[in-house]
Amino acid sequence: MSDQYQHDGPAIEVSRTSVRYPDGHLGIQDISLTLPHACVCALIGPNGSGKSTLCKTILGFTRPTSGRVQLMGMTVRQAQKRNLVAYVPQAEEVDWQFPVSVRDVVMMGRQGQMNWLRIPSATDRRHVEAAMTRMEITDLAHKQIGMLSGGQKKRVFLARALAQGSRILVLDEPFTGVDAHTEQGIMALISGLREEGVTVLIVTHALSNVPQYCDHVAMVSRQLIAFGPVATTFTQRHLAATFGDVMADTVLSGVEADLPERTASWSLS
Ligand SMILES: Nc1ncnc2c1ncn2[C@@H]1O[C@H](COP(=O)(O)OP(=O)(O)OP(=O)(O)O)[C@@H](O)[C@H]1O
Repeated sequence: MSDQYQHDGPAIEVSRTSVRYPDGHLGIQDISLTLPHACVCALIGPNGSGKSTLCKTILGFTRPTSGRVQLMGMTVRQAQKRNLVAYVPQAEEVDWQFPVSVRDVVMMGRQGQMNWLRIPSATDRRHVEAAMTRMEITDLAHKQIGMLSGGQKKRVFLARALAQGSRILVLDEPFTGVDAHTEQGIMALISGLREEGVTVLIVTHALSNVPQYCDHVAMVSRQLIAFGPVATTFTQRHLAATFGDVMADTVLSGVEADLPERTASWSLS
């Protein structure tokens, strides 16, 4: 971990946060949730339910209209300055024609830690090589990013986030367009990061495997429908309240892990 900042409180604290876009659209409404350190939380909800808006607010790309976000006890801006938060965007958000190599993209993860001349140090290079090795993309290092497959692109942006060495990682739909091998690899990576103390927030539409690799889940539909440990929150009742009965049954029939009793979430809001 590049930043040794220690903080005993929550990793992510969203308090009564709403976002209304300039055109009047409501992105999210009055959302509160608290994620501890070393936690993996899925953020799920239907299309247009506010998942990306919530992530972008946590990342500081979108300002809340009301409420407050704190990352490791700091404002989002302070946390960004200390490189505490990294982001892996959806593929559509990236300009793949931009003429940069895979290694250049991974090196971008180190920018916040470079000196003002932006010349990579030996430490920066070491982090970049380690991240590329971990994501198995070393042999692609010189390729232009636009020439990669969907799964390879995903690995490059995961490597960029790893090189950053942040304590909080936000992944927007990491499983879209990847094959089963890469999907398993990403799940293993997420588990490894949790063991290293990283808090991971994952927007995903791949609902059935949420219990496999997440310990928490947040369900949104503009407002927070349910939030808490997967064991007590990923239930028919909450899934139905978020996606409807039919979808909830479909999801649960696809879940191979044993589900506990369908009990209420401890922090249903
Ligand atoms: N820049 C914007 N300007 C205006 N409205 C926006 C903007 N971005 C998102 N919205 C609106 O905010 C609401 C939430 O959108 P958001 O993208 O956060 O949903 P989402 O859950 O991430 O959707 P999806 O699963 O389709 O990616 C939607 O009604 C959307 O139309």
